[in-house]
Amino acid sequence: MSTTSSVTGTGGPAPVPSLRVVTRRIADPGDLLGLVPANLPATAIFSWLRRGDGIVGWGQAARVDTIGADRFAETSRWWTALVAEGSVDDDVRRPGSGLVAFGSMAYSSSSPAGGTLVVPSVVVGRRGDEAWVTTCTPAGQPTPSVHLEARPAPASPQGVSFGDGSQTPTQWMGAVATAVSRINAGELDKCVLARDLTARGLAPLDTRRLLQRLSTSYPNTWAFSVDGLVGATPEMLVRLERGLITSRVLAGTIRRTGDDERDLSLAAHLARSSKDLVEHEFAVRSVADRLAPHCDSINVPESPFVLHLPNVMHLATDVAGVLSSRSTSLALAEALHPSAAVCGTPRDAAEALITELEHMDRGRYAGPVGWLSAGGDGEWGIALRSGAISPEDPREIRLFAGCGIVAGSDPAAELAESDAKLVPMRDALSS
Ligand SMILES: C=C(O[C@@H]1C=C(C(=O)O)C=C[C@H]1O)C(=O)O
Repeated sequence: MSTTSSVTGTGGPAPVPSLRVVTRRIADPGDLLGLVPANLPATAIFSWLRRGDGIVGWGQAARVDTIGADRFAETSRWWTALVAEGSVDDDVRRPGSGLVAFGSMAYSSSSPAGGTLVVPSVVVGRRGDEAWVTTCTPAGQPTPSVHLEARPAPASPQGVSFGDGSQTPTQWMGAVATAVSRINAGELDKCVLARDLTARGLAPLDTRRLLQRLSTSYPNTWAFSVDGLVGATPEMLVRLERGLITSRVLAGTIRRTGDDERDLSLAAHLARSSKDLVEHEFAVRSVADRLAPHCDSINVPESPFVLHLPNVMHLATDVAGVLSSRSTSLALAEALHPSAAVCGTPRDAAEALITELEHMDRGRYAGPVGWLSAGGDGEWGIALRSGAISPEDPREIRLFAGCGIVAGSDPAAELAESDAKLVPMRDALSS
């Protein structure tokens, strides 16, 4: 049984169910993704995992759907009411135990994709050598006993074919060239342009298989699944844990060649490239400036490090701060979104150029995706290296990738960079 609420911005507060939440410690359950039951729709499978730690969930005990510019605020109000109504019995008291919800927010306030927050019926978590299971049931009903077992391996996708999305590669390079000329004309400093691809398998795509591939091949990323949006993001928009805020900012990218020695020299080149350092600085500033009002103190390293992923390398900066307000992780995500890593600088000019040149709705791509605890802690990544499984046809997924465009950008190089960023999802979709 589940309760669904919808907030359109016109009605009163959305109703909330009264939930009974029980968390119990369990013996090491093995691979968390291997516990997720088969034959669930993509919208009922939840994940936030890195190197085997994190939470996975399934089913739906409560859900809210919001839309428009108030999607964060409406979602927050619903969560506050749900937390107040619920009762929680948590033996474990670790990040991700007790009452938690998974969420994802559209990139744009004008997107029909809106925002969603879901409390799964079952959540299994691990942090180091501790593991737990949480059940969420309507108050008054008996707490179900959950039988956790390793499920048979999910089937690989079969016969996936790819097609152009909103623009052909040539059209998209034209958009990049236009963005460069606008930057050279002094209209703005940086603009992130994205493109999409469509992919279609012969049978419904199994989210569990996509997540397993992504988390095994990209251990430096967070493998996520929320409401049919699946991916492996290397970029942490904001984590809030007991008053400590952290954010991993990425901007400035180079493709890997597969030759380790050459990649090391490319990494050294990336760390000195003035084009990439300028692009990176815009992104770091946008995060630090927006976090500052929420922090007592903030630490911004002077220079970035190079984050190595199997497909690309990024300039990366870990920003940290001490929370000064009672803001939740979701409110901090709202304050930071969209950072210059996915939008540009200045924000308004970049936003206008994105609308003019991308010719698509980003949906939930490049929006915040993650989880939220009853106390407001949580982790929100930027939904990159991801795809949205079609709610109408579970054989279809729409993939996205984008690139930061600055004065020195070359359209063909940006197209190649966007292809490299599509590799994780393309590989996960191979048989
Ligand atoms: C927009 C994306 O990535 C962003 C853009 C980057 C860049 O242009 O260098 C690097 C990391 C991300 O912040 C994407 O992966 O789709």
